[in-house]
Amino acid sequence: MSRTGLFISFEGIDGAGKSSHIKALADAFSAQGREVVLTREPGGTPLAEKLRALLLGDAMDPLTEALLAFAGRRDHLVQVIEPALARGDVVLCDRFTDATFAYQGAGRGFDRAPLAQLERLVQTGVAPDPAQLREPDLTVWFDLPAEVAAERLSHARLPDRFEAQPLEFFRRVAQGYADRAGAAPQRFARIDANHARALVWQQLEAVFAQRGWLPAAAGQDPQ
Ligand SMILES: Nc1ncnc2c1ncn2[C@@H]1O[C@H](COP(=O)(O)OP(=O)(O)O)[C@@H](O)[C@H]1O
Ligand SMILES: Cc1cn([C@H]2C[C@H](O)[C@@H](COP(=O)(O)OP(=O)(O)O)O2)c(=O)[nH]c1=O
Repeated sequence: MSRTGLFISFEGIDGAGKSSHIKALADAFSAQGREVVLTREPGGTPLAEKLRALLLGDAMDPLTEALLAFAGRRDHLVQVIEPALARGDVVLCDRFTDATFAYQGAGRGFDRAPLAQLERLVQTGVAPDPAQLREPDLTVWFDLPAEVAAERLSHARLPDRFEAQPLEFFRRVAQGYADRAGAAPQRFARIDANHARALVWQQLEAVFAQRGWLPAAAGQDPQ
């Protein structure tokens, strides 16, 4: 029986807890017999990973950031995401276009209208219907106050160019995500990430069970 592919993105400010849960969701889908493609942006293809290294490492203005993000995205869509969806796989993508609106748009203060034009240009002509704008079927948004994320990251990794930004930057990014979620409430599922891992995982299970994509108690608590 052929299955319909599923495209799911994960969003939130740095330190919101995405990475801690995506692998567990991949395992939960695999346990249901689904083929899972675990991928990320910026990145996801050899070319896009090179662009990621530039984006995270080199100083540049917001338009250049946005163009690099969308260039990598086009390659990622054409080389990885569309073929996986055509096979009926589950694509779990750590960040997608909402991150460009949140980081380059709200965070850097770059005008949203050209971002929307780039979104249309890059995300059409790839799906079986060339006019269709390819968007995630679901975007899981880990919502966490910027102060809490900063506190978590202070115990974690060495900051990259974005993670080194001040709190005020992340407050704007968080608002950028809230705006995107408000504009497409049917696509977004908000997770209150300001809880212990086990409670965050329970919320994720509920989101996926509601859609009939995973059984209510599937997967492993990553704790
Ligand atoms: N629910 C949680 N409570 C406390 N700390 C957490 C929680 N989830 C993740 N962390 C820790 O916070 C840091 C950032 O988590 P991570 O999953 O890397 O976030 P992201 O991928 O969203 O940037 C890591 O050190 C992680 O161990
Ligand atoms: C996808 C995307 C990410 N970013 C930023 C957000 C993050 O700070 C950074 C990389 O994201 P991420 O992979 O979540 O970082 P890490 O591996 O350190 O957890 O890139 C943008 O600025 N624009 C974009 O379009």
